[in-house]
Amino acid sequence: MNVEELVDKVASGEIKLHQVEKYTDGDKRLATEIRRKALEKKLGVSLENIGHYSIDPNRLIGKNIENMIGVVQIPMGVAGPLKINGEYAKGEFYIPLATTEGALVASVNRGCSALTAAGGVKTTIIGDKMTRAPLLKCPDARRAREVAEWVKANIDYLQEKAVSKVTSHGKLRDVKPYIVGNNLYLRFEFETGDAMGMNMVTISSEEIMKVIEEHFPDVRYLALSGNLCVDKKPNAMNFINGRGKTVIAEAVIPREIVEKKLKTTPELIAEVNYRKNLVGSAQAGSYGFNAHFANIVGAIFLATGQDEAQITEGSHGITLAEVTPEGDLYISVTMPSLEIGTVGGGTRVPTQREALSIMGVAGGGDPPGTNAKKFAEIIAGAVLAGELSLLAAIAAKHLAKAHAELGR
Ligand SMILES: CC(C)(COP(=O)([O-])OP(=O)([O-])OC[C@H]1O[C@@H](n2cnc3c(N)ncnc32)[C@H](O)[C@@H]1OP(=O)([O-])[O-])[C@@H](O)C(=O)NCCC(=O)NCCSC(=O)C[C@@](C)(O)CC(=O)[O-]
Ligand SMILES: NC(=O)C1=CN([C@@H]2O[C@H](COP(=O)(O)OP(=O)(O)OC[C@H]3O[C@@H](n4cnc5c(N)ncnc54)[C@H](OP(=O)(O)O)[C@@H]3O)[C@@H](O)[C@H]2O)C=CC1
Repeated sequence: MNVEELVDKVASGEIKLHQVEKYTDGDKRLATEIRRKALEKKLGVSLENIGHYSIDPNRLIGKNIENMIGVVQIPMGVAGPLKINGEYAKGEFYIPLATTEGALVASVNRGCSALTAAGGVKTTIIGDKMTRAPLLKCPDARRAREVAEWVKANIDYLQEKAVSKVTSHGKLRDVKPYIVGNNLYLRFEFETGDAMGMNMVTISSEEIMKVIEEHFPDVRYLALSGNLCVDKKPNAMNFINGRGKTVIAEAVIPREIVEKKLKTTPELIAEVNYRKNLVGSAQAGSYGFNAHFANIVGAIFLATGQDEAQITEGSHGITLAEVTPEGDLYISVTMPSLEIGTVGGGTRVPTQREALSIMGVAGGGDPPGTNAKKFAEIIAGAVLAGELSLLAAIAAKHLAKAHAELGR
């Protein structure tokens, strides 16, 4: 069958969108073209721009995407340099940001400029785990408690008998059980090296379920995710207990820099932060006691191939600002759930991998896990830059003007 005939058959529905590869000898680039042309024909629209790309569908379909028709292009800017005095990220970094929100890159760039002039950002990782919480249906709550106690006492056994069979980098470290009636939720905590880890922990958890069902035949494993993981939903669990990397970035900015670069004062920034990010967010019942973590997390996630749905939890966290006894500004961001990786998932797409290479974090670290931690520190530093600049703009009443000038 020639290409025109294939396009016609896909447009008419005789061949389904996901069946096209069967007719192209496995050529996924050609299948992508055929699907797009069929859609253009059926809908009477032009998808010309979606059809321009350099990445190879043959490397993506089957790993990263199905029914591929092309690529969406999001402009990418860069902010920096940002000086980071971390435990993994040490030195000056440029941060790639993919966004269509005018003024965002300028804002992060201004924050980077002020923070670097002030000597840089100090970053500290206080937690590192990826979680999966399968749901088991037990005869009653007492049995659920027995199973939970057995699991807690057998972490090493489960690592050896189940987890090590399916991953070399994934390590089961702990479990937090939750019981509701006869339902048992086992929130497993894993180390996942440089991977964000969701495939790794999901595949591992299924193996663990097999072992538990063998030991407890009266207990039925019902769902691999019982929603206490918690993945891709706003929630108090991750806010309190952390998921992915839990990171803090902080800095002291001399008064002169606040006045010159940010056009305001430490007092006004601290007051706006208190009344807006803390009191305002409390009144709103928000998990984001911050101005716009999601802006920076989202733009970095899109640039670097992270799972965009996890921007949800990346938006959780607290910004603090206070005036030091010397009259300077102390500012920090605490990010409980930064679910990121430098291997696996979308990080292998060539454009996203190049974006990771801008920060020197593409691929696995030596030892494994160090690249992902370095990346987490850089993200937290960039988020601090964004918070600082936006808070300053709001304090100086420059927000509307900035967006009128750069965003319309
Ligand atoms: C726009 C600025 C930065 C101007 O700020 P400015 O101080 O008037 O700019 P400036 O010309 O004096 O330059 C100061 C620094 O800003 C940077 N800068 C300045 N212009 C550019 C540019 N074109 N491209 C790149 N960088 C730029 C640059 O770093 C420069 O320093 P230098 O490096 O030259 O020493 C400032 O007004 C600002 O940061 N505004 C805040 C904008 C912002 O943060 N927007 C985020 C989106 S808001 C939103 O989505 C969330 C929200 C608001 O709804 C959440 C909430 O409820 O709070
Ligand atoms: N399955 C699910 O329920 C969900 C899946 N996802 C998706 O999961 C994907 C991410 O899963 P994730 O597990 O991170 O990625 P992958 O499934 O790609 O797993 C990472 C792979 O990299 C290997 N690896 C090589 N070097 C390293 C290193 N230094 N550190 C860690 N691993 C290394 C691992 O080997 P080895 O395992 O042998 O150690 C493993 O095969 C994303 O596409 C995301 O969208 C998101 C949410 C839910």
